[in-house]
Amino acid sequence: MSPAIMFLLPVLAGLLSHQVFRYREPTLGNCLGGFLLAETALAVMLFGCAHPIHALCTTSAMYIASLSLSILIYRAILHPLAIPGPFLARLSKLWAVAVTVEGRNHATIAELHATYGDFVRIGPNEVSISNVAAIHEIYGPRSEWTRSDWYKGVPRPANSESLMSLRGHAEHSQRHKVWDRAFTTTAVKDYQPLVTQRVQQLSDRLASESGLGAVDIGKWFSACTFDIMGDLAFDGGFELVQNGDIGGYWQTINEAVRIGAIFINLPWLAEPLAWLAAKMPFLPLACKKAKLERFAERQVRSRQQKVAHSKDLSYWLIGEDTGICEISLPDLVAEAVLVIIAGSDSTTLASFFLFFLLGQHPAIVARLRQELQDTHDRYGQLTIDKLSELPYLNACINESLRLYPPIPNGHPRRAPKGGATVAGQFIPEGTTVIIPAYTLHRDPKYWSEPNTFRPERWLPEGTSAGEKDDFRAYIPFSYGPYSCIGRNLARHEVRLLVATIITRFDFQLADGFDPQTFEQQITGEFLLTRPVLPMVLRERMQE
Ligand code: HEM
Repeated sequence: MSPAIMFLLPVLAGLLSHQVFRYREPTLGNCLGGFLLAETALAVMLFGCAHPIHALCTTSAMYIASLSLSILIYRAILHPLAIPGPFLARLSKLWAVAVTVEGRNHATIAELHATYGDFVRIGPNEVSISNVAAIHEIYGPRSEWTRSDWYKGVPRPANSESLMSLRGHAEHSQRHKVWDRAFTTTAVKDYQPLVTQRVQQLSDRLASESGLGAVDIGKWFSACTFDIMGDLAFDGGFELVQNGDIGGYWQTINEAVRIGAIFINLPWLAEPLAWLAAKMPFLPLACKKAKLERFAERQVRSRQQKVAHSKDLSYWLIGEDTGICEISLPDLVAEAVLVIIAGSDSTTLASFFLFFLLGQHPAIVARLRQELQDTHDRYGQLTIDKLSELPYLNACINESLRLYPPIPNGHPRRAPKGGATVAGQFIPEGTTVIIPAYTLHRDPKYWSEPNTFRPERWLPEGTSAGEKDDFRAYIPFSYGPYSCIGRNLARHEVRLLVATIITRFDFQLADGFDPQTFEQQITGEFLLTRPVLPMVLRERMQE
């Protein structure tokens, strides 16, 4: 049999099998067709080749090449996803991996939408949508869309599930009920003394650091939010503001999140790698993962055995009020890891980018300070209740989360059986879709002066005639039953942190700081990253 025929027949078999049997990709048909042909060819070659190993290698190489070619032809020409996008993205997920590794994910997706419109094909089976009409359909309460395979890769110990890794509606909703108890208004209010104490500790630390020159405030904000989440999930344990990252847990968690970002594009790799880590615990990454899990398990066990100082988040997850724990130990460990991963850096970033913006807008700082001063004069101490009522403070936080949503690229969902039509576009079954918050929040269809920091847009005074801000296009915490369960706690933390720092310090961006260069340094993996933000802090005179 001629090599050209050997090569082309599996390609044709793959494409034909797709057309006849409607496989998602021609892989299976190609495998069958290719296997039969390869068997035949091998038999023929074994008689004609000098060495059987040579024959085997040649046949395998040809077969793999033909398999790849049939998949590429299918993806480029025959694929049912008729949505425009970069040609290379259509062919392979490696395009998205390269963009993620380069780190300009958030900006690249925004640029693609500016070029191609509301729907962009960003992978062989992946679509990004920047259209408000799609939000409810995909993420809303009765949506049939499910979480994509990426959620299998949410960092957690082997054989455990956390709220975020659960993908079935029923299992998620059952676990959600346990979590809900930890986020009632009363429960969140009970966290106030703990949060206040940690923010005070941060403020003292910044006071001592400020004597040494410009301070990288993001680093200290991050230490503080990790400490808060450690307190809530484990009844303490990190002490990063006080001691730094002695145990290396901070770094490990950050690495886990970075690696998770790559698995968004290659979810099928997550499970084999988790298996590999379990089987080969001596591998560097596996060591770190195991160390983090051991730490989490130790803390959860010790937390289970003592009566906490206050009703922390674990109090509700463990079921201390009823004496009935509905979550198994491995799952409790997974939930504790989730609290740290989901609740720390996201909240850091919300405060961090607000300070980046405030550093460039002294007039906004002055107005904010006045609002805080007036409230203090009227009510005394600034409690989380009082802060949550301050319109200008809330407007500044909303506006900062609009421009810099900590999770910039959305939450992948899989199209239901039979496909679905969203915002007028048919999306075939099994396609993965994201609605990227960073792009949507700056989409000129929905926002006037989309790239300008203008807190007033969130106040009645800012909505002048002719402006077109559409607040439905605001999803920093996602939307629907899988959206952020910790959003109220996050907002409380950010309000308290911002109010405390602004009241205690005068601050400005360090000499020579260039906002444009800073913007260029922000990368958008799963979370936005925070470049160094050097600020000069000076304690204000207390009246
Ligand atoms: C400004 C800070 C925060 C932002 C922007 C944020 C954003 C988000 C978003 C967008 C999601 C949906 C993710 C997805 O579906 O893939 C999410 C989920 C989640 N967040 Fe947050 N978050 C923040 C703070 C917090 C805090 C303080 C906690 C406290 C523990 C928390 C706990 C969670 C949990 C447990 C989930 C999973 C919810 C579920 O699967 O049903 N988050 N968050």
